Amino acid sequence: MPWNSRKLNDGRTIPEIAFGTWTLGNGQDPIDYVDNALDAGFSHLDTAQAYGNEKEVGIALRESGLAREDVFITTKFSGRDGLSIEQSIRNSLDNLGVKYVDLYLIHHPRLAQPDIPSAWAVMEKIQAEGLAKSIGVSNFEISDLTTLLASAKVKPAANQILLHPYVNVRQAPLVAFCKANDIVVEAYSALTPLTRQRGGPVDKPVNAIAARLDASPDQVLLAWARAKGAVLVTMSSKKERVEGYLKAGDIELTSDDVRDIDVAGALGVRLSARTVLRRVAGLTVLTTAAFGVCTYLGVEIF
Ligand SMILES: NC(=O)C1=CN([C@@H]2O[C@H](COP(=O)(O)OP(=O)(O)OC[C@H]3O[C@@H](n4cnc5c(N)ncnc54)[C@H](O)[C@@H]3O)[C@@H](O)[C@H]2O)C=CC1
Ligand SMILES: O=CCc1c[nH]c2ccccc12
Repeated sequence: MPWNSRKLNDGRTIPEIAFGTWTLGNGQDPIDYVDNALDAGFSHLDTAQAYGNEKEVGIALRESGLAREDVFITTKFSGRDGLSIEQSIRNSLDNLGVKYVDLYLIHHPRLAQPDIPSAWAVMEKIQAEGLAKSIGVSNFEISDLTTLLASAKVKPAANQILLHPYVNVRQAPLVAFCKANDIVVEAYSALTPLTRQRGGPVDKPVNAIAARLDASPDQVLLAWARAKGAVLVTMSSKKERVEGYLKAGDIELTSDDVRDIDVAGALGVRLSARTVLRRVAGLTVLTTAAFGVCTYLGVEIF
């Protein structure tokens, strides 16, 4: 089963795998790796105002010789340079050298100013004017989506979120909410067990499945995120890896494979210092309250 397209709630389609362009300035020229990706067969590019590379993405697109309608382009409003959402999309279109983008996202809920309903109304106007064929959000939680949906005329077509085995437990309710509301989930950083969280419990099942299927661990992790119902946003500056990502569309995991990765992912959950502090504080408040109640009732604890 190769990578296909998914239907969006506005009737359009989105290719199931995107080539991302956020590189934290690793010194390589984005034109080169976007060229590589388009050459290899990617037909979906993901950029953002914040990535500062829309011009290079546009150059690579023109260099590829591909027709505009054959490449799905996503960019995002990242609240840069004090520009409004409307000014930002026009700026992005200029940078990219295109008349429209296929998907325009609000990069983060805190960028939805002055509030989510007003920002979303501007997104709806942008879509009505044809500057973006589809509109969506990124990094929105259930509460943000609930606020948005309460006044939206157009539902977000997609929510681009962090999704990998170590955040699966935390993100599962959001993924289910998006599914129930017909919002496509786009997963970024699905390869985290191979990059930022190497050496964790997910390695064991991923390596075993990779060996059984004669695949690479990155291909197995992409297949895992796909099994969760997500469109993938990944990247590499290495041509062989880029080609491997595209071949991962042929990998089918069994439900046992997915479960084994889920279980290992749950074991490797990392709590942020803030969460640990919150939990300790919560426990302290609870214990103090319990002691207080017991003292008030005259119950002996020890
Ligand atoms: N909306 C948002 O807030 C965000 C969106 N994104 C989008 O998602 C894209 C992908 O994000 P990433 O975190 O880079 O995704 P990712 O988790 O797919 O990682 C890609 C990285 O994994 C490395 N890799 C692949 N196979 C490997 C292996 N076997 N061993 C070691 N390393 C391996 C690649 O070289 C590449 O640097 C970004 O370029 C951007 O477009 C990323 C972060 C946030
Ligand atoms: O998209 C990846 C991470 C990132 C870089 N700049 C911003 C701005 C707002 C949200 C996320 C990001």
